[in-house]
Amino acid sequence: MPSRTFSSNEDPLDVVLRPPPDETPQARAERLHKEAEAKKVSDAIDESIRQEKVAWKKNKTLLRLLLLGQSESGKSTTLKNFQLTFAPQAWVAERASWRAVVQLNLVRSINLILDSLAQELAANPPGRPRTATSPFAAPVSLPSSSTSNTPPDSPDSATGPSFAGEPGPPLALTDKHALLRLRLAPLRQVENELRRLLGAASSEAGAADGGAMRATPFDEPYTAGAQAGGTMRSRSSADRDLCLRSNRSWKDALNARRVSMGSGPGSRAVSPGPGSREGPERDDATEVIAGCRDDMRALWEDGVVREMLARQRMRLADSASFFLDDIDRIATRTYEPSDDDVVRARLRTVGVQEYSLKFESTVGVDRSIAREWIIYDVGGARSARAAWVPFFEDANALLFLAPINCFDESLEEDRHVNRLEDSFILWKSVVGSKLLRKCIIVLFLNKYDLLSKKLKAGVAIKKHLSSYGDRENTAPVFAKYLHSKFREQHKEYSPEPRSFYGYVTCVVDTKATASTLSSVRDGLLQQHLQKADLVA
Ligand SMILES: Nc1nc2c(ncn2[C@@H]2O[C@H](COP(=O)(O)OP(=O)(O)OP(=O)(O)O)[C@@H](O)[C@H]2O)c(=O)[nH]1
Ligand SMILES: [Mg+2]
Repeated sequence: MPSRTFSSNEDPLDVVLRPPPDETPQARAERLHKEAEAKKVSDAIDESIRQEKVAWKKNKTLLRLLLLGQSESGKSTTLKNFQLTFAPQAWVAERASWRAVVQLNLVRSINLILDSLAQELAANPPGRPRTATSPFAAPVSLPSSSTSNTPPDSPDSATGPSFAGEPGPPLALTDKHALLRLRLAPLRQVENELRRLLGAASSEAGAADGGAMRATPFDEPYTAGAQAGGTMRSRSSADRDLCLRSNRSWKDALNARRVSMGSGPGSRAVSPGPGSREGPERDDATEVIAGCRDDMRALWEDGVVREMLARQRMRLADSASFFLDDIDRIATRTYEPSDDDVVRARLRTVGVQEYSLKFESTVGVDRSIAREWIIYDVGGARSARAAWVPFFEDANALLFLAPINCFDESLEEDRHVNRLEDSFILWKSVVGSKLLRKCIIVLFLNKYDLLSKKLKAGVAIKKHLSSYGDRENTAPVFAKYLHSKFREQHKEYSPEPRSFYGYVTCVVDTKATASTLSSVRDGLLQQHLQKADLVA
């Protein structure tokens, strides 16, 4: 084979690759075609590398956080704390739009009490000789705290004699109660009006969660729940909650209505929308609520009504007493929601809601990675859990909320299942999920304040959780006990070793939660970055 000779000023590579001098036109065409094909492949590889780099860069700056946990564990309340802590300007701009939601929370609670009163009045009309035919006539002492929104917790009242339907002396209802019921009747219309105003975004719980029940997001549809030990508190009203259909829809509905009504003199505008600089505007609902203020207060503070609620074991929403105790402040024509009002306002989440959290201040944090997080807030009812799975793949971090006050309560969607047991089952499936194996997981053992209140009222943990044994019946000891149980499961079921971050929280305490969230944020970012460096 003849060897080529190189002159000193020739590029050797060029010489090698140069087409042979005797190349035929056909050979040339074939060579060019091959070269073009090779270039196409090379360009495709370059493009894919470029796209991967872009995606990775994006991923690095965007942390996707999932909020998981059973219904009423405090996920949406935690999300509000994220917004209040890290995006305070956006929070203030939106705060006023919550007025109708707070009003609806208040009116809804009053109407639920009126429902119970109507039932009781029908069974035992005032003026008639007292009989023990009341459906809820069981002898029960009143709660010592006027702010309690749960039935009286005399030691072990949950398993004691105070069940609805047992005979007992009838309640001392008078004409005053019948009159209060009549005078507060317009609040039905107000509730409907507020629901309409919120774009029909609020609806009865249960109706919205019509899917198949799954104990965990990975399960087959759920059939029967295990009966936990002890008698559990049941929810007397499965439809006491209000549903949030989408993260923006009710806010958009408020704004649209406001715009369509104009703001000129004589217009019947509703509460100001996000960003409004005007004061609260007058509307029919607000007028009626303000007009009913004294009667609402009289109803809520009435001793016989409190006794009735206790006998019926009626459990209002956790935030109900917060609003009912503040009727004088909320039921006014000039009412504007406070930060606490917004944090406490209850709207049950339906489906999976995506929020973009833009950090307004990134002091002390690497600016390139902390500007925006995507937070997914999910509906926690069993029927809603299958909808979580598609969001697992992209999630970098997960905040799991387990309410620790509910060791003696049953699930609203299945009264045979203890709520704490449900949280454990869910936790186990989440930490053991292969899909979530790369996720950083943070646990909030939430509702510490309600746990404390319940234990102080004398409810015995071991009656409902025999494994607790003779440990102290106090909130700090029980919280520590649960912390270690959740940690053990985390260690045992995680597909690969990972750190455990567990906090005992009360997410309606915005100040304490702000500092917890700051350390959660720092921890998450640090972990996220470490992973990024490993992959880069
Ligand atoms: N007292 C007290 N109430 C709390 C706490 N956390 C949440 N709540 C209240 O519990 C209720 C339920 O909280 P949410 O944040 O709406 O619960 P969720 O997990 O989003 O529930 P779903 O949307 O149904 O899945 C609300 O009325 C909150 O104000 C807490 O730590 N203490
Ligand atoms: Mg929610």
